[in-house]
Amino acid sequence: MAMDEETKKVAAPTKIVQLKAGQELRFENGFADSETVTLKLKAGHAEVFGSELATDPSYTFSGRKVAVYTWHGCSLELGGTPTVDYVADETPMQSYLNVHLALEQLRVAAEEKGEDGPKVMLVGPADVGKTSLAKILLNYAVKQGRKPIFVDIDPNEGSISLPGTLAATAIGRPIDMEEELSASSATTGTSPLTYYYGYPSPLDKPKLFGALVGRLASIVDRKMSESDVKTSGFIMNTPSQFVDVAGYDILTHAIDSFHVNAILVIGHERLYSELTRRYPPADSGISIVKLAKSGGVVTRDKIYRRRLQMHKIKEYFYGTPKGELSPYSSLVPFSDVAVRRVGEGTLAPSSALPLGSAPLLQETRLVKVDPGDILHHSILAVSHAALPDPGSAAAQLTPEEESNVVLATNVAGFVYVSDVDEDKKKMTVLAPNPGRLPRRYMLMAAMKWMET
Ligand SMILES: Nc1ncnc2c1ncn2[C@@H]1O[C@H](COP(=O)(O)OP(=O)(O)OP(=O)(O)O)[C@@H](O)[C@H]1O
Repeated sequence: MAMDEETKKVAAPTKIVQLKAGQELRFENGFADSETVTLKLKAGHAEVFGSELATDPSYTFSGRKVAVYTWHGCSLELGGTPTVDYVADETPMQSYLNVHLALEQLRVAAEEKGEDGPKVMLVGPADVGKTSLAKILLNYAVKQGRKPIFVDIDPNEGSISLPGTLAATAIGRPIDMEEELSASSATTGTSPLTYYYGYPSPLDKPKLFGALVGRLASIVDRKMSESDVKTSGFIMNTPSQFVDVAGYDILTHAIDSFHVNAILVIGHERLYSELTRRYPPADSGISIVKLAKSGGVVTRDKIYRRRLQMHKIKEYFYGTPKGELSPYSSLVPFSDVAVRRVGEGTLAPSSALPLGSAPLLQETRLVKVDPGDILHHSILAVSHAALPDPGSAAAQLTPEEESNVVLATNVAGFVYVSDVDEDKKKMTVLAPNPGRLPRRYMLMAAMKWMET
């Protein structure tokens, strides 16, 4: 069997691709080992979403849709059998570079005046290349010696942390083109500031989403006072639902909370015109720029997105091919954990509401989850909020007060419930770090994960 694998590896076809200045090689591949694609730069210069390739090392890609761009021409060796690969002449890279140069001017001005650097938000519908442009702008800024903060408030992908989260992290070195922003801090060496939302779309629980955006914004604001990131500013990726009419209020709430001063609208005329009307550049101090979508951006269906989410979770516990991890398994008595469910609450009694108004779900109220089979295959976010000692004043918190404390606290990490023994009242929990589970609140999401 091992021999077969070896033979397959040796036999993987390779081809040389010559790119002229301004051209882009685009390829896609599946997640299976047999679908792995390798890439080598043989001559010239090339980059993957702003990360430069070194000459000769072989880069490996799995389950990806990739663009390899060259400003001056290059020769590449592509190995394996991608599902799609072609060379494109037309790309929006020049306009993306212009945006970077404009942001760099703002950073220089911020340095001179001792002010904050540009606070940039990317908005646009699904699959227009928001995350890819965010990576390009972050990588270009890093190349200039900057340390921008990457703020990701798109809970669908959770590119910095796990799906269902809102997170921020300072980017001090180019984003690894193979591992990207791996969720595992053990491989990236950084631990992002993460808030747990638990749903894929901001429209699932808009009130809770808004509250978490406000919380993250205040922490990012504080972080911006640190000298190494201050003038670099931040680049924020946003959920595609921000372009929906229903998402408009949460979009403007995010713009206001983060004091955004540059908005890049990708591939959406209506939103561009609405935003320029709402935030006239002369009065608001916000620059709004319209950008074209790259023809290379690939539409990802539900199945692929789900695969991506599962892949992200697996990576958190098992690491990546470049930095493998062995998760630690432990047996935890039900009595040691306090699990809460995010964003679900009791209906406010109609008697407590003004006449004629419909009862609303209290989205920002946590509910208690009794440990048991319901937790099997769940990912639990371990909050930094410690469980109060029984008998202490904090133990007397009302459910509302408890919700306020726990939801306003960021999460330390995640565990996976791999087994539940109802009879012994114990569960088996997988964690990326050794040691006893701390006495903290745990937040459960609707999403389940099966180890494969
Ligand atoms: N020029 C390109 N060539 C090939 N693939 C690309 C290119 N630009 C982006 N992609 C791929 O297209 C997919 C969608 O891009 P991206 O994630 O940047 O879009 P998005 O607007 O952030 O999507 P969403 O908001 O729905 O998460 C990704 O898999 C990305 O790697």
